[in-house]
Amino acid sequence: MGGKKGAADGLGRALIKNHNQMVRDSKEKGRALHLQQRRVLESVTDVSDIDAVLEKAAEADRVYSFDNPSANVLINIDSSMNMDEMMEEERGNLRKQEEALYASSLRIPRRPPWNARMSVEELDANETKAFLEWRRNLARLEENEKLLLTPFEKNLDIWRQLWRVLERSDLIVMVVDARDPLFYRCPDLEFCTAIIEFIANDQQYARELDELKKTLLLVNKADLLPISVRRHWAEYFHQHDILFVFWSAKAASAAMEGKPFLDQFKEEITPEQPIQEDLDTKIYGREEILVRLQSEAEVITARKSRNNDNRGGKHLETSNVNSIAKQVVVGFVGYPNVGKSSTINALVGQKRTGVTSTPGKTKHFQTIVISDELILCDCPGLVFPSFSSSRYEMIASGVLPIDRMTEHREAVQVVADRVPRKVIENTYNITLPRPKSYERQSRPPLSSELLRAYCSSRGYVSSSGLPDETKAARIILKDYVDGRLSHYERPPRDKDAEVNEADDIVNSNFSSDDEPNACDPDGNCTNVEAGAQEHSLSNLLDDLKSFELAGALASKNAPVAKKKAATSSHKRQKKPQRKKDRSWRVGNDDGDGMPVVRAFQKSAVNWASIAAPNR
Ligand SMILES: Nc1nc2c(ncn2[C@@H]2O[C@H](COP(=O)(O)OP(=O)(O)OP(=O)(O)O)[C@@H](O)[C@H]2O)c(=O)[nH]1
Repeated sequence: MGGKKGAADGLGRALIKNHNQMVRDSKEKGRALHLQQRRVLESVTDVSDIDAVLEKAAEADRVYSFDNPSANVLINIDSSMNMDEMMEEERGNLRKQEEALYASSLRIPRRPPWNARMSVEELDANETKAFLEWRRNLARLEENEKLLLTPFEKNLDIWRQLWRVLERSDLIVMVVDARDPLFYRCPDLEFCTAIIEFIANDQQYARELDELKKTLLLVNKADLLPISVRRHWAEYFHQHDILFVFWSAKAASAAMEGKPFLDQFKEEITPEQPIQEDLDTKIYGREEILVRLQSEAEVITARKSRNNDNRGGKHLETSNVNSIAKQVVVGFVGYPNVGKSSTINALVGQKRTGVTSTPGKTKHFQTIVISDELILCDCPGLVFPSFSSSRYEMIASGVLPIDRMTEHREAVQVVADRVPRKVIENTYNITLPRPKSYERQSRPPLSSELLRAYCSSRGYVSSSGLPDETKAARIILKDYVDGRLSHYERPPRDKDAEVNEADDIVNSNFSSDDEPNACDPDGNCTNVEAGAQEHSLSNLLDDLKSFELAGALASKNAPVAKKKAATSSHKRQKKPQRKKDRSWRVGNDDGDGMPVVRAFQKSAVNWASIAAPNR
């Protein structure tokens, strides 16, 4: 009897002990999770940020102290010396070759295998190790002097948010800015059956997670694109087997509030009453997009349940949650500032997530229940690693914060290169200095010209008494990001074919010409640029007139050159001096021909010295 009682006591004690241990473990796990969640999530994209470098280097040392003593390779070593010495064109070609070679290395970090039985510490250590390995691989690419790797997200916690959203989602919606969809696209996250330029299908992360997942490209801010350009993009997406839909979170929000919404081309967007038959170019309304998202996601879950038996453990763990809940999950991912939160707010019908033009506002992913069948998941914006753009392009594209930039002239040059001269002048009511007579007349304005013209028109002066270019640069860049300064890209095929599509820009704010600064907002070449070719010879002669060589060359084209000089106002001031010289030379040319011989002798020297700068 006593023995039985003792055994029962022992069992009871063991059960209580086990229970207490479980409580302690779960408390600890909870504390660790709580601490992890309390960490302020801040995007780190810049390796020149010394704190980030030191922090990450220290982290690397901690993790790699045993198996990798050279973990400090994470620091970006700028070894571009040799490249600088190369010719620009040669450098560009080399870079393209290298980019093609290493394109498949531009992967987003993979979450290492995990299961629910792992402790928080084990999970954290595995993820940190895998992440640092990924960063080391990218650091190796950065060391390649022929490659230019743009700033990318270096905060593991932000990537963790993406991993969670990807794992939960049946359908992944990649939100891109309609003005340059390819810039904001991450092929590694796409699921498509056609050949993607960079990454073989089986290497795509979306596929690795679950081959039944799908990615939909949500081309947001479509209100900033004319319909003709939407059509070209639609063709491009079809050709590349990319699932897409045009959307405008702004138009959808306005429609919900019952306000009329005019796009940039003064056409009213009425998404709920489709007047356009063409579903490819149509900007979807809120209801339509919700139905589309739900149906796409339902197809995926139906396929998943059919394939349930064949799936591996990893898939079961993530997808079971959804099938039990009988809800489909749609995850929104993309670069910062492309309009993910605006889209979610428009779909939810109320402000659920913060919206601002400053990138990186969304810090943690959010889950929003739309209905019993549909859940949306908003991921923080992520800067994916890429070769294709410069830091300045990323600032101008709104991906890196404008307020933190230091090289404002370089970033503004991106704007000046892309927005037609006339559009800049009309938007700001300023006059930009014309190119000098010896310069290419269709060249874009220099950022210094734009900034100074802007500062002088607004009276922006810094404390040093110089034009406040920093202030002007911020305003111009914000206008560019917000769409006040109109611009958009065309699909690559269009550029290659150099198609002249003047009809595409009839209603647009600006030119569609491949040389953006060559035409006015109506698509007509401006006086200066239209006459660029016509004037080129006279401009060249105008330069040459400063030299004695001009006499000989001008004699051939004298009537044309004289006429142009007479009609061109900026040449009039110099006319008396030149006229005097020219009359002397022409007179001699008409005489015994001696000056021709003299000029010919001198030209051998002078031509070489003056032609070089124009090349
Ligand atoms: N013209 C236009 N602007 C839009 C549209 N959608 C969003 N925007 C603007 O784009 C900017 C960024 O929008 P957000 O919704 O905060 O972008 P996000 O992708 O959530 O940004 P992060 O929080 O950094 O990830 C804001 O200034 C929006 O007003 C649109 O459809 N049309």
